[in-house]
Amino acid sequence: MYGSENNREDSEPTAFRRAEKNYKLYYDNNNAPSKKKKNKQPIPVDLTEVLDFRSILECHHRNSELPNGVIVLQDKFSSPVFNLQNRPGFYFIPGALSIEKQCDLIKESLTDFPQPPNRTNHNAIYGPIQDLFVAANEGKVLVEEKSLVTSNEPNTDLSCRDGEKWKFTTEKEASLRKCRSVSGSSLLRKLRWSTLGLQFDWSNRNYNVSLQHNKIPEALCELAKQLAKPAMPAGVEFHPEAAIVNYFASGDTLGGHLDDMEADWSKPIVSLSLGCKAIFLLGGKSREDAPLAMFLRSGDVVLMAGEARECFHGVPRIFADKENAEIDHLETQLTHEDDICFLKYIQTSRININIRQVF
Ligand SMILES: O=C(O)CCC(=O)C(=O)O
Ligand SMILES: [Fe+2]
Repeated sequence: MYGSENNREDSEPTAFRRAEKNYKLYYDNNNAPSKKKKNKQPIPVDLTEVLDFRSILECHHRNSELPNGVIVLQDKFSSPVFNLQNRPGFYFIPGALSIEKQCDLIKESLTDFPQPPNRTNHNAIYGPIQDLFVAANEGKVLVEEKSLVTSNEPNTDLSCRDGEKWKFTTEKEASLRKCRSVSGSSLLRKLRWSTLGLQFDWSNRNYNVSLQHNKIPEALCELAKQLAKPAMPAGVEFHPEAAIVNYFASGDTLGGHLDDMEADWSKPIVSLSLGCKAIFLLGGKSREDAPLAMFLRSGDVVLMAGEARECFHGVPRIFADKENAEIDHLETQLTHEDDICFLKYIQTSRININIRQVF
């Protein structure tokens, strides 16, 4: 999973790599007087070849002809489900998640899902971090705890007490201590993934069943079971055992990869999109196969099962600008003062939750 193309791209980029480069965000700051980011302009990209399932859904509702190679799966689900003729096992359900569900999942992805024992990309450096989102919004700073000597506990190595070496504290407190520190807001910006259920071990590229974990939350489990139905044989239930939550900021990409660490590839990966619009590339079984590009918007759901599990895929682009993010419905919904922090985050971010049956 998430393998890169090593050094091959320098000599002979594959068709998949060429497409990634084609859609990736590049800035043109030749004309800018200063090299500051706000003066940089994104280089425009030709999006005419990008498959747009929102307009395909409109075609379907109008009873107009669908684009070549796109099939609608009849009567399998409450909303229309589309397949691609030349990619068996790939399912696209545009706007499958209600606005309320999208907001709930965005909130959970930022608060509950990254909580220990679930792990995040920050674990390797800082160990388990509690309440990252709250701390970031309160302007807290993460400090190395062994330097946090309080007047009550002189010379106590607190890091030994509970196995956590880093703790959030106020900016003022942090500035009084000569210790390593990092702001919560910077950690939130750099949050790239969290893992739910059975924990994926990125260094060994496998699930580590001996790592402490909680079951996938009931509501997410039920949702995944419902959404998986179009890709499941009648009467067979999908068993969600693990999920990866990906967090994308502007300019972030997910390189072409296969998800091949699950035992039974006939079972789908259920993949939910939240927040800013993205481009998804669906390749073939070889990186040399030219991938198909499609938009993923907040609320869209993709299923990959069977042969589609053998297809390279990735996300070369997210659109974090107001014009192209297409999150007006979230802006209308997240207006309560308690929701502003979530809105601020999602206005420039995308979250993907992908749910898997491991065994
Ligand atoms: O972000 C996406 O839509 C795809 C995520 C993905 O492919 C993965 O996590 O394996
Ligand atoms: Fe994937």
